Amino acid sequence: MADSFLSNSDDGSEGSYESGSVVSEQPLPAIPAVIANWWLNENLGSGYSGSIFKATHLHTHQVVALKVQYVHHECPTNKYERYIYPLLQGGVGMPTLYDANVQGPWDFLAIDLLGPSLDNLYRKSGKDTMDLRSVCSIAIQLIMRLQFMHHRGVLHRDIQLGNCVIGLPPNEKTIYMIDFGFSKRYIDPLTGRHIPDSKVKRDFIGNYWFSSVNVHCRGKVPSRRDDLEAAALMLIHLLTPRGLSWTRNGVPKTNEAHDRLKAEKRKATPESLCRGLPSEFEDFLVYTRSLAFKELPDYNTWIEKFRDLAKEEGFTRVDEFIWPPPPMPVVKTINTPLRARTPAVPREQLEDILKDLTKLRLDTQPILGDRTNVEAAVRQAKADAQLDSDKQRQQQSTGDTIIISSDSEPGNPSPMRYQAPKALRLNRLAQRATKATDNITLSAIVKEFVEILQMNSSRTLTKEALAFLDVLYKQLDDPSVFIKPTRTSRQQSFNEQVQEKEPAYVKLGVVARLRREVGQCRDNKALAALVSDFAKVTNKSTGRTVTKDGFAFLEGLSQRLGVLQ
Ligand SMILES: Nc1ncnc2c1ncn2[C@@H]1O[C@H](COP(=O)(O)OP(=O)(O)OP(=O)(O)O)[C@@H](O)[C@H]1O
Repeated sequence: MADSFLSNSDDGSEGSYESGSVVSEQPLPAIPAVIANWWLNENLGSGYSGSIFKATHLHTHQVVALKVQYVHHECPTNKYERYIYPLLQGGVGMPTLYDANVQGPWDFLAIDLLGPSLDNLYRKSGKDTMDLRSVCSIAIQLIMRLQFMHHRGVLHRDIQLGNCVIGLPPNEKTIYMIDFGFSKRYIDPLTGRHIPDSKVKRDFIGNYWFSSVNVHCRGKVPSRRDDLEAAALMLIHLLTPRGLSWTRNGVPKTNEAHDRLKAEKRKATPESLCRGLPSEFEDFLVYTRSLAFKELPDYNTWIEKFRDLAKEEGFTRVDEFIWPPPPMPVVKTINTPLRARTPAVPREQLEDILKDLTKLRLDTQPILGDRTNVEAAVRQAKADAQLDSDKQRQQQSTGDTIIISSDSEPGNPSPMRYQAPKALRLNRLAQRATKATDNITLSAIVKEFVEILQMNSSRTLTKEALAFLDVLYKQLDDPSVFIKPTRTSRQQSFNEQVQEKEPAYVKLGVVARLRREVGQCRDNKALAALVSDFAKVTNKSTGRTVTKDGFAFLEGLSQRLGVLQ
């Protein structure tokens, strides 16, 4: 609770605190060597209202963590934790409570002895961001812990790195939640109902860094959504060099500094916070903020999304938090694609790709509709086509399934089949689009484009997908002109000059319009204009995610092409 802010009035039920905003410096009695049957060993950490010791039972020699607090402390969190722990017993990553009592002026809780906190590990690593594998593991485990706590009717209300600790061997791959001093039941045990929302602005309870905007900046009543939003902010913090901007000046010491921090937190959009991160993090934050006060979050979907992200990055056993993080996976075969990085390819294709790369003209990329490079492009395309057919023969490639022999499975003489990675399929599709001579073929190609985009959970418009749209645009705009697929980087072609991202609502509005208009188009030229708008607006949005409307537009495009012959 080191960075937590204590409210000076809660709602009067358990988990509430009565304390002035200025902390009085009371001289505390010295903590004795023995409390009840516990012999106190070294101090493991001290918080605002107490200290944690490693402690040994005088008779059984059981070793625990003893959370000791002065009974008259103005913020008597042990008193509240004592009611919360029993509700959480038996859950993975929930510390077991062995003893809880008051002896003389000491209120103590004996719980599982655990390892260092994530804050501790992160600081000690000396790095300015945490690696993606670890963050995915934290995401998965933290969402699971919150799912469990919420299922038991309890909100944590103080999610932060210092309150997530790893277990001691053999449980060092499990993240445990600690510090339930601010926790609260959100299900009334008598009525079984969710606590009510309130329009009255409440004093803030939680921590400065990760408490949700609604709770921290707007004084709203915390509910499940706010625990999840705090989790999302914590994950984004870990992936942001030097952390979230409002955490960089330390704990605010004055009301003005606290107001500035809140203003900064409030105005930071998910887009601006997640620039450059895998889109799952922005989507998760947006999702947590879209939840209604009493809404049950869809924990499982988000656990799966972070698992998928990790898988796409080539990380294995990602449900386990492994520290220090294992080395980055080495790309050996096409079944370990690295998301948003170089698409993984079989070794035998690497050489060709590198050769192609040397031919890339990075200085002056042709823009949409630019036909000045036609002659050179014709020559290049013929050479490419020849190379491609040679390659296909060599690889025994069947459609998009490449057969490669497996030497890792000696008992299995048949070749292993892998689905070609997204990038490769998109490049091939672009080539087929260049050769299409009628709308029926283009319609089938667009349909396949949608299928490829939906191959995995990442619905991003990659540079290969943009290159495909570039070809499609040219085909539709003027099929009489020879088309050479341009290698389209995300910043170029459709979007040459524009680097600024646009707010999400702009994208949503444009794509919804495209979706409506596609069925009305009377010719290919009109369709070309819509394809260009679609590519531009998606390319300009953070995450470049193809939305539901986007898929509906593409499906509509495929249907319209089938009709316009
Ligand atoms: N069970 C435990 N085993 C090992 N170390 C622990 C355990 N619980 C807490 N610690 C260490 O002590 C630190 C403080 O613990 P905790 O967050 O529970 O208390 P606090 O918030 O500082 O106290 P308070 O609630 O009184 O303000 C943790 O960050 C962690 O490093």
